[in-house]
Amino acid sequence: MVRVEHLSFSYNHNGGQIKVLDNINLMIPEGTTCALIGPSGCGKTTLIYLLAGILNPDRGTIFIDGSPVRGQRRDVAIILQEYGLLPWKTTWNNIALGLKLRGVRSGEIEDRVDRILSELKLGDYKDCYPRQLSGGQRQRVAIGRALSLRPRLLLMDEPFSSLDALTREEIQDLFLKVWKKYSLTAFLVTHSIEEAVFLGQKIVVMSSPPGRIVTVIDNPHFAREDWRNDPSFYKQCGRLRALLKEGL
Ligand SMILES: Nc1ncnc2c1ncn2[C@@H]1O[C@H](COP(=O)(O)OP(=O)(O)OP(=O)(O)O)[C@@H](O)[C@H]1O
Repeated sequence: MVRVEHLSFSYNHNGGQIKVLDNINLMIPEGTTCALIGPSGCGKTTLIYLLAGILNPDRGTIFIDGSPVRGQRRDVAIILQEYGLLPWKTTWNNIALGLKLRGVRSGEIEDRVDRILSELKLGDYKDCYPRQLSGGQRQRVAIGRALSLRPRLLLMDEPFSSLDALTREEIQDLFLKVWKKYSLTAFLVTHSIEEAVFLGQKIVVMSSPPGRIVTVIDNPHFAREDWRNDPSFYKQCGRLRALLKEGL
C-alpha cells in the first residue's frame, strides 16, 4: 500500500540545512503493521509527517496505492505523541471533530461516534474533558478520533509511550483488535524494543542521524496473544537490541 523510494529530507536551520533522513526505501503492504524504531533524533517523527503529507520530501517519493503523496489524504489518519486532543472538548466532541470538519452529516456522525465509544469502552466518559481522563483513556479517545475517519492507513507516533506498563499492554491489545476489525494498515514509531516486537509485523530499524534504514526484520509471531511470555519473544527482543546497537 505504501512505497517509499529514495526519500531524503533536511530541515532549514539557522540559515543552513540539517539532513535528517537519507535515502529511505520502504514498502508497507496493505493490511500489515510496521513498527519503526531507532535512536532519538534519527528522524522517526519526520518520516511520519512525510507519510502523512504534512511535510514534503527534498528528494524521492512516497506512493500510496501507486499515487505520489501530495498533501494530506482523507484515507490517512495520524495519532501524535501527546494525543492531540482539544482540552475544551469532551470525549464525544473530540471523536466527532474530524467528521465535523469533513462535513459529514450529523446523523452519520452520531452513529459513528456512538459505535466507537462502545467499541473502545468509552461510553461512561463521553461527557468528560481530557483533563478528567487517565492517560489510557485519553489514548483511547485519540484512537477513536482516528478510527472515526475510517482511515486505511493509520500513522502513530509513540502512541503508548507515556502509559504505565499494564495500561500500555491493555492498549496494545486494543490496538490489535481494532487493527484487525478495521483491516487497517498501521505504521507506528516506538522507542520500546518490546513494543516493536509485539506489534510490528515488520520492524524497521533506523540508524543514528541522519536516519537511514539499517534493516527490516520480518516478525511473523507479532500480535500472538500469549507471545509476551514466550521465550522466543525475548530472543527476538535480544536480536533487535543488537541490531539497534549496530546502527548507532
Ligand atoms: N522544525 C524543525 N526544524 C529544525 N530541525 C528540526 C525540526 N524538527 C525536528 N528537527 C530536528 O530533526 C531531527 C529529527 O527529529 P525527529 O523528531 O524526526 O526525530 P525522532 O527520531 O522522532 O526523535 P525522538 O525519538 O527523540 O522523538 C532532530 O535533530 C531534530 O532536532
